[in-house]
Amino acid sequence: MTVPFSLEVEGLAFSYPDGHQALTGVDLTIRQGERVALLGPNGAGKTTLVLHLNGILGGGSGTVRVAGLPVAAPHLAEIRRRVGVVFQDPDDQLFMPTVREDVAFGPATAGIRGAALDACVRRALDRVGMAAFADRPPHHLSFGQRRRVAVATVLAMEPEILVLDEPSSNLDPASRRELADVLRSLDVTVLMVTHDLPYALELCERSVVLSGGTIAADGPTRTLLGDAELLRAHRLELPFGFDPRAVAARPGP
Ligand SMILES: Nc1ncnc2c1ncn2[C@@H]1O[C@H](COP(=O)(O)OP(=O)(O)OP(=O)(O)O)[C@@H](O)[C@H]1O
Repeated sequence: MTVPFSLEVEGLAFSYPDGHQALTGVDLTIRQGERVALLGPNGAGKTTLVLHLNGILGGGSGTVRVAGLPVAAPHLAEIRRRVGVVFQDPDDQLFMPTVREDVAFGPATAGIRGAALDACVRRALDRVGMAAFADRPPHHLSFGQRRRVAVATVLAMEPEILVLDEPSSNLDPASRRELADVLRSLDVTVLMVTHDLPYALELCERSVVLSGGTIAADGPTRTLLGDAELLRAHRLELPFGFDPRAVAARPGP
């Protein structure tokens, strides 16, 4: 059976109002349940692409579809429910007095009430291992805990696709691993923007390299990260001591 697409991007080109062309014809499809890393140097267009997935940016040429639905004016409310974006800074997403209220905010706005809302919040917090923190103020939590709660606020909306911007940044090694375990356990399509190549290798079977506003490579993460020439050409660097040939020989996540 063919797995349906979560995301279809076709010929997407976009220039900012100052004339800078940030995307120059991007074609990308992601199937339901895939975990894909979006890699690329600073200024490659990664954020610009992500902002097209839920219609924050638009007006260029080409098309974007989420679960078959065009990302366009009549569908934007539905699209924003289906595309959950976890920003790099959890404090951009947490603003209520308690963790519970932050996680409840999205579903409550979508009209879920009472026992159904409680169950939805509990499920989302359980999925990120933060149920015990439901009554705590988010600003009393550690950075890593706040990031997990930010993921829960998005999961509470039952998204079709979870988009994470630099999920491993500012996490200590244990929090980094715990978040990886959470992401691995989710039954949802994941697109992860990251400069952390070992994290991409650990979590994503497939990676896409965006460079100069266009897709420069798309394939198994271990193959791409094992290609020293590709890494050099697009300013991607593995940490010191990471052997690209050993990377290429590793089994997938
Ligand atoms: N509002 C804007 N107006 C004009 N140009 C912009 C704007 N936002 C981004 N750009 C430019 O578009 C290009 C792509 O930027 P984008 O933020 O999408 O890159 P990125 O791959 O996410 O980079 P980084 O890894 O540094 O976050 C860059 O050259 C950037 O300077």
